[in-house]
Amino acid sequence: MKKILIATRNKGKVREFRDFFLKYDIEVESLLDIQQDLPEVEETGKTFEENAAIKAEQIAEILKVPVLADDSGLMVDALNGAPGIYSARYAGEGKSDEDNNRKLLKELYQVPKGERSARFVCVLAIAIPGEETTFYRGECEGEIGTEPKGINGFGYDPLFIPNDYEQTMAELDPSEKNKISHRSHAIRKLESWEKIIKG
Ligand SMILES: O=c1nc[nH]c2c1ncn2[C@H]1C[C@H](O)[C@@H](COP(=O)(O)OP(=O)(O)OP(=O)(O)O)O1
Ligand SMILES: [Mg+2]
Repeated sequence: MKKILIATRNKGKVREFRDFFLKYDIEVESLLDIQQDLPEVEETGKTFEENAAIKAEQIAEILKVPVLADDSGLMVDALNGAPGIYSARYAGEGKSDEDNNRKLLKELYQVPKGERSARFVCVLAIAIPGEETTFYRGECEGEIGTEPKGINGFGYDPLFIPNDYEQTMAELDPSEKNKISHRSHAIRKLESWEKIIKG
């Protein structure tokens, strides 16, 4: 079976990549499947692109294979784009998705409905040893609800209501999320590309 390596330890992302590549009979491997000791990659970049490149290039260099990485996050207009690239560590290093959601609700406590617009952003980087890294960006517009709802997905999904929907991302069927999400928009930009598929 053909394979693709995704430089992530996020199980929610892995599930969504698996769903997408399944229809092409391509197996998705992540850092969670690699036995070899790999360094914890530090996301020191100032943009989604920089962080996606850091994640993809470090692993490609160590394993000498093509690698895909995903750097993503939530940008809230009333917070001038925060948490943005800091989405995963918004409530602090090592805190949970629930902690991050609680912090976001607290920050938006005084912001009324209609002024809670936000977008999810996903930047994919493809690093191939000896080649220049390439980038694909996808976005999904919506607004932040006033309480967490739903159990599907991960991260900020229980608080994010996509435009034209009444439910949060976490209330939508995963197949529905995968039609409209920032990640799916970015992935679709690489449908024509096959160089990083092994086998
Ligand atoms: O579809 C999504 N639905 C809800 N939340 C999401 C989504 N996509 C990204 N997010 C949030 C989760 C995390 O707070 C941050 C990603 O941070 P980001 O560094 O890219 O990922 P991560 O640290 O979880 O895993 P890794 O770096 O190993 O890929 O944005
Ligand atoms: Mg990360």
